[in-house]
Amino acid sequence: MAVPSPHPIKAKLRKEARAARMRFVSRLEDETRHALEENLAELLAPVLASARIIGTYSPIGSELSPARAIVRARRLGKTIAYPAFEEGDEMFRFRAGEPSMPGPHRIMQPTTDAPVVTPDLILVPLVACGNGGTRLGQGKGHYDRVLAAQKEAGARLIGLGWKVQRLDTDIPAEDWDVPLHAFACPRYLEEF
Ligand SMILES: Nc1nc2c(c(=O)[nH]1)N(C=O)[C@@H](CNc1ccc(C(=O)N[C@@H](CCC(=O)O)C(=O)O)cc1)CN2
Ligand SMILES: Nc1ncnc2c1ncn2[C@@H]1O[C@H](COP(=O)(O)OP(=O)(O)OP(=O)(O)O)[C@@H](O)[C@H]1O
Repeated sequence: MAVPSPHPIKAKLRKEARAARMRFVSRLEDETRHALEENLAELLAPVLASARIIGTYSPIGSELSPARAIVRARRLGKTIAYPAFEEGDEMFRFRAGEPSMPGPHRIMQPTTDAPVVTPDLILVPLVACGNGGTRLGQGKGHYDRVLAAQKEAGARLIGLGWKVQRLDTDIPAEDWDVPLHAFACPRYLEEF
């Protein structure tokens, strides 16, 4: 099978969006960053309260952290799951538990014996979100490979990012791109 070449517009947008996110976060005092993540937790509280199994992520670099929102959800007894890769895998599965072990890209994930679950709500990391909920990710297609089936199974997909990551443009969507139901940043939740 032919390997598709990277989409040139997406590649450019990804580079710019990563730089903008980095610039924004590098100017944030730790205290402000934590206050914004606490705002996000408050904003997401009703959404998480009505879910049963929540797919989330262990943040890296300048990504917005859902950790404060997740602490609250755990207190409510929700099942919390993270993307987990097995050795050499291009496709992750959501496994319930604490992210206690480093996976590829040194992202923390549950151990490979943790139960595989089907979340009814997924908090999705992103590099940028465009009009209509088109998501730009890390460019490896990891979430693309998983989200279609999860959406089909009934999951609500909420992309998380700082406000600068919400681009007021149409990001070109390819066949495998799965539109998000909503985008949330510390200040608002936008439904598509
Ligand atoms: N927190 C988090 N977990 C995630 C993802 C993600 O985007 N964020 N993924 C999304 O698919 C999957 C892992 N796939 C990844 C694929 C590529 C890179 C990557 O290229 N990372 C850059 C650093 C980018 C940054 O700091 O934001 C690198 O290694 O140089 C990271 C994760 C599943 N878990
Ligand atoms: N369902 C799929 N099955 C196999 N390969 C896929 C699938 N979806 C995407 N890919 C591959 O992943 C590559 C990257 O896709 P894309 O640029 O849309 O990634 P992304 O959405 O930015 O990244 P990610 O999902 O990792 O956060 C594509 O070139 C494609 O080859």
